[in-house]
Amino acid sequence: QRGNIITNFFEFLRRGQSDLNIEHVDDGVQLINEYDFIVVGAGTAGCALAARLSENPAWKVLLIEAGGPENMGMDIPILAHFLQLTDINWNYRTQPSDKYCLAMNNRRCNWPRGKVMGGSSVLNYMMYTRGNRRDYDRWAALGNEGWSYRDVLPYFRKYEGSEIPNAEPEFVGRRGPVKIGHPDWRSHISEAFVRAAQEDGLKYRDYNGHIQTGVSYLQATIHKGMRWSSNRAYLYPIKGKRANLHVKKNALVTKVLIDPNTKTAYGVVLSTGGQSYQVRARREVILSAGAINTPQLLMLSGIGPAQHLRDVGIKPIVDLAVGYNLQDHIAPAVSFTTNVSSIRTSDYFEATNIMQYIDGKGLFGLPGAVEAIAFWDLSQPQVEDGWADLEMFQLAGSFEENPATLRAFGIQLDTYNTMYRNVNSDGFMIFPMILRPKSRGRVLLKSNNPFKYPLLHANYFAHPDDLDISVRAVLKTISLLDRPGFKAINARLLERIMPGCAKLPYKSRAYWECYVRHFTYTIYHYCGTAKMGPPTDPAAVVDARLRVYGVKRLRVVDASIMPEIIAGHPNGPVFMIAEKAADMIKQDNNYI
Ligand SMILES: Cc1cc2nc3c(=O)[nH]c(=O)nc-3n(C[C@H](O)[C@H](O)[C@H](O)COP(=O)(O)OP(=O)(O)OC[C@H]3O[C@@H](n4cnc5c(N)ncnc54)[C@H](O)[C@@H]3O)c2cc1C
Repeated sequence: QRGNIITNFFEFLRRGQSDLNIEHVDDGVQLINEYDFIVVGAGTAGCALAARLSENPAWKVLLIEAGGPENMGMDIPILAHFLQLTDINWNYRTQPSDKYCLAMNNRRCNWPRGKVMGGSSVLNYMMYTRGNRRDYDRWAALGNEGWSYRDVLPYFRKYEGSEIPNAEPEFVGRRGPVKIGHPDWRSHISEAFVRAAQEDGLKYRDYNGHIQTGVSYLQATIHKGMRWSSNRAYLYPIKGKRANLHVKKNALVTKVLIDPNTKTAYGVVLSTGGQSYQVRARREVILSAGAINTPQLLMLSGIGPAQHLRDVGIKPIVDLAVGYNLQDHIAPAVSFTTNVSSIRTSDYFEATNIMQYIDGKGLFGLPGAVEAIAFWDLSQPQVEDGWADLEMFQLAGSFEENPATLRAFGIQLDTYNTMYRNVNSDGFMIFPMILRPKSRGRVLLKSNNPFKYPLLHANYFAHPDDLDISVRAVLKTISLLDRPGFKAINARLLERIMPGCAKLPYKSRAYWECYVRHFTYTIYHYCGTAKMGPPTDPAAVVDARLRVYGVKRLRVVDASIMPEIIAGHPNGPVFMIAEKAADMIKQDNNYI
């Protein structure tokens, strides 16, 4: 036993060192003046795209990332919340509002984003979902040829390296670079949650198969207890092996170079180590900087709403609805107590847990304590194959036991203390996530200075249906307490009165409306800000081949292109977008 522990420990160290070596392969990269393709942003989409494009040895590809290398600490799934407190987070915040995030400091929602090799796939909670097949059929119905579920399914299967045992064979991908598995640690709470959801009428199923509505233990982008980021999935296997791929870290792209006469993109300006450089692209510039930075960069480069650009001193080149159509998922989390064990702060320091992790097993492999997930179609609960409008995911612990959440969400201290502290019982949480919101926000430039953060207007609840379904989602969550599965663990609502809602009758509809306006937790799925749509759509920024309207040799490939948010977590769908884009770019450049 002792021999095993020592061997595992050394193997763990060896792996860490080998990963570090891989990360530093590109440290001394000497940029050349011109590449075939420049990909801006090494996030979920950017790493996948750069890897696929550099498959053609004749193309020189440059991948530029504002952040630095990924490291071992970021691979530990249970620590997901803590990563937001480090410098791999861009640390965005929405503009103050009197309609949402009322329990957060200055009434602003924290909007974390990954600033590191792997982007937000390094900061995320690794929950793996494809969404509903109707999401993609809807994209196609909006006029985007080639984006129906039938069309995109091969791309999901291409990147998936799924290890989910009961995955539906006709849908799942087994041989792709992105590993997907179930965490191997489970609490009794998750068993109770899965059982209660089944007693409520859901089937236990692979929610990434033909039918989405159902309940399951979490599928996650992890392997042997380790985060499987886009960097690890796509770049680690080729690092140092492809002379035609250059990766430049710690470099901020400040502008896309566009010839104003021919309206052709021909390179980028990047800032690194206090210096500014121009790099040219012979074939294309591709923006994969994510749903906040991509619209910012487009606008800084003269592509966006003309009047807004003039207002901040930028000469417009093409007038497009960049920054509109911003969408996100929110979940007003609900807290419960139970008589079975949940995750405690002390577990993070427990020697057994540490030793198990070194062996690729145990509690530390649980992504941010999320264990199980369920999809409901509240509008037609009797239909087995629904288009989910509510997802619940269950956490094996409470915010009291995970103090990082106070800062990660930016919760006001008195509210945190009132709602979460001194519970004196094991606790767990359920996040009821609103899957198909109708409200739309906007990203605007604050100034023409690329180092200044853009203004983010989330506009949650701008559409009244979103408030309505949020309240119904909370009530549905609480209603599960009546199920025998939850009764068996003595699950009870943690009865605390939200400061700011105390004047309203407790648990009335008005109270819950007030509650969701206070605990407007983002689930970090910002998207839609460079909308894909047909030429007839005035809100469209890119066409169905992801080319920016009115500018040659410029594409957007990331979460910004989603015309409508998908009914799930978007990391997987962004991989799909990148895989499909890579094929389209290869076709358009005569490389099949
Ligand atoms: C905290 C958090 C938790 C999440 N949890 C989940 C989850 O559990 N499951 C799930 O499916 N999804 C989750 N998501 C969402 C998911 O990770 C994102 O939707 C996805 O990673 C977006 O991919 P992207 O390629 O569009 O952008 P990103 O992955 O954010 O990549 C953009 C990259 O571009 C870089 N960049 C930006 N601007 C510039 C510039 N000017 N110059 C150079 N580089 C630049 C950034 O640093 C970043 O690396 C989460 C996101 C966050 C932030």
